[in-house]
Amino acid sequence: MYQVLAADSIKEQGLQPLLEWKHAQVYMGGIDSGLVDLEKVDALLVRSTTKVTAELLDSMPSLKIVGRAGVGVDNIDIAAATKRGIVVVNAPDGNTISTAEHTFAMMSALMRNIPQAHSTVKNGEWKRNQFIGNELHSKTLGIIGLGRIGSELAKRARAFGMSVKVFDPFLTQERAEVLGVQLSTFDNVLQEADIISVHTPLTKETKGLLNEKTLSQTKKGVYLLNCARGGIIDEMALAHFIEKGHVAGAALDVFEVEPPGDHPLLKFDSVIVTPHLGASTKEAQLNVATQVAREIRTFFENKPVANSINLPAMSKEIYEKIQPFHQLAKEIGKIVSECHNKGVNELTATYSGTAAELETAFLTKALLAGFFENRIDVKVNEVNAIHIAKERGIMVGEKVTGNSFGYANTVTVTARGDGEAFTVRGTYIENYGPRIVSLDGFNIDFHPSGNLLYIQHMDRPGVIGHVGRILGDHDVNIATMQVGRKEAGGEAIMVLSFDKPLSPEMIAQLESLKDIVTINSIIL
Ligand SMILES: NC(=O)c1ccc[n+]([C@@H]2O[C@H](COP(=O)([O-])OP(=O)(O)OC[C@H]3O[C@@H](n4cnc5c(N)ncnc54)[C@H](O)[C@@H]3O)[C@@H](O)[C@H]2O)c1
Ligand SMILES: O=C(O)[C@H](O)COP(=O)(O)O
Repeated sequence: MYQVLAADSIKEQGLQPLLEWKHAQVYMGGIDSGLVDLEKVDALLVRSTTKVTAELLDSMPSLKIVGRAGVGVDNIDIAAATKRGIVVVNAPDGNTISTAEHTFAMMSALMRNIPQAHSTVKNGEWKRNQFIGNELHSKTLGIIGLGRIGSELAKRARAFGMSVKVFDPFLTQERAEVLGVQLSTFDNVLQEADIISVHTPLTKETKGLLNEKTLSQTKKGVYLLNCARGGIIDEMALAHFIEKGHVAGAALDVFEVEPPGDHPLLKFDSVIVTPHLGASTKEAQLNVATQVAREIRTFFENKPVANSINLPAMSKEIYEKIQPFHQLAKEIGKIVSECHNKGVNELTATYSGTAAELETAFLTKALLAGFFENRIDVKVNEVNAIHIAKERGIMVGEKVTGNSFGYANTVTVTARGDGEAFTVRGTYIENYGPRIVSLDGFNIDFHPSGNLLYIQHMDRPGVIGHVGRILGDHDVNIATMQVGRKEAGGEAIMVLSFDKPLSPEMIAQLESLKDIVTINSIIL
């Protein structure tokens, strides 16, 4: 039973996919609520309030997935989650419309002094001349960041007769034309816009994007909007530019620190604010909770998640194609690790045929997960595999070749270290399954599953018989057996499979046989 903690105020109705699932137990309450032992929590759901720090992650050793019921993941330490192999998913488009509508409402309210006028009427005043506003029509709206929310805002602004200038380094001219906006430089947006609205994520690049220097490039009398993330507009610089009358007003839904407390920006009449309400509609909250609950269930059902921040996103169709190779790569990784039980400082994966047409980076991560499984204590998966390899000084290489050795596809893994190399090659045969077709240069053919024994021995008469006799004496049934050799009388190998693993005593007895070089047990 998966233990799921839904912290922050997540809409219960949206959690239906988890609440109705017999394998999940959902607790709704804060991190400190004591409802559930944090050490046992498998999935954590948050909005922007809970700060998912490295320390919090460390206090949750069973945690496998963090779901953000919303867009921004700047409250989650993604690097720390990735290092721990914890998948992070979000609900990227469930609150787009609500946030675009809120931004538009803030813009209208700012231009017509609605909150200020509202307060005076409530106080018994009637100051019609004090609140002369500005039309939106014919004004230039500058949008910085034309993603989901920026695009929806642009559509609404155009419907109100505004012209829209946009800066987004990742936007194509084609998309700009479809949306009827002018793709501009950052400087041009600053210089030409009557109103500027930021809609980027908060990153190293966007923190303080509007600062003392860039604000000085804006038109005198400009209005600013931030319904994205506190910090994209430098708050102290904004206060300074309002103070000196350069910025006419600002509408803010977000702050660097929330709640902002006794903030200098709050003392200006021309600054209107809301307490991070962009996504706070019934519709958006139902959407994001449902999206993230579905993702968490999908993840626990071992199916591909669509909106992971630290895993490649994959459609169901692609997943179905890649899944058999994913399993094969993981098994090869384990076989390499067990058969070549030595120090490794380089792992190279080579793909051919239909395997080479897939997302090979994902397969390489799976092979690393298999390779590390029995080597280190940390749980390694596709999320943290590359990080762990780097940390352990293992160079990971990936190649594609046209040589499929007569198969429709191959996945070949070579481990190198201390002047030695060990190679395992496998293939996936449609309607038949995965096969290992080469092991340390020996041609062989076995199904990589169950309890296997890899025996290297000298190719002498009687060796196979002696092995069979010891196993027989212990009443062990050999399920399958494959042998391979390069030349008569030289080195040879045997791969045997059993219904249950052999005991260490049995393995020791086999190792003591004459002409046995090494024995490795592999459990797949
Ligand atoms: N106030 C709220 O309640 C609320 C609700 C939802 C989202 N948000 C925030 O709104 C922001 C946008 O969300 P979205 O769903 O539109 O995201 P998105 O990823 O769809 O769009 C972000 C856009 O910013 C662009 N961008 C990135 N770096 C840039 C840069 N340096 N300069 C210019 N453009 C840049 C990207 O190319 C992308 O087009 C996020 O910060 C999100 O957290 C706030
Ligand atoms: O990034 C987001 O999705 C918004 O900022 C919404 O945050 P919230 O879930 O805390 O309202």
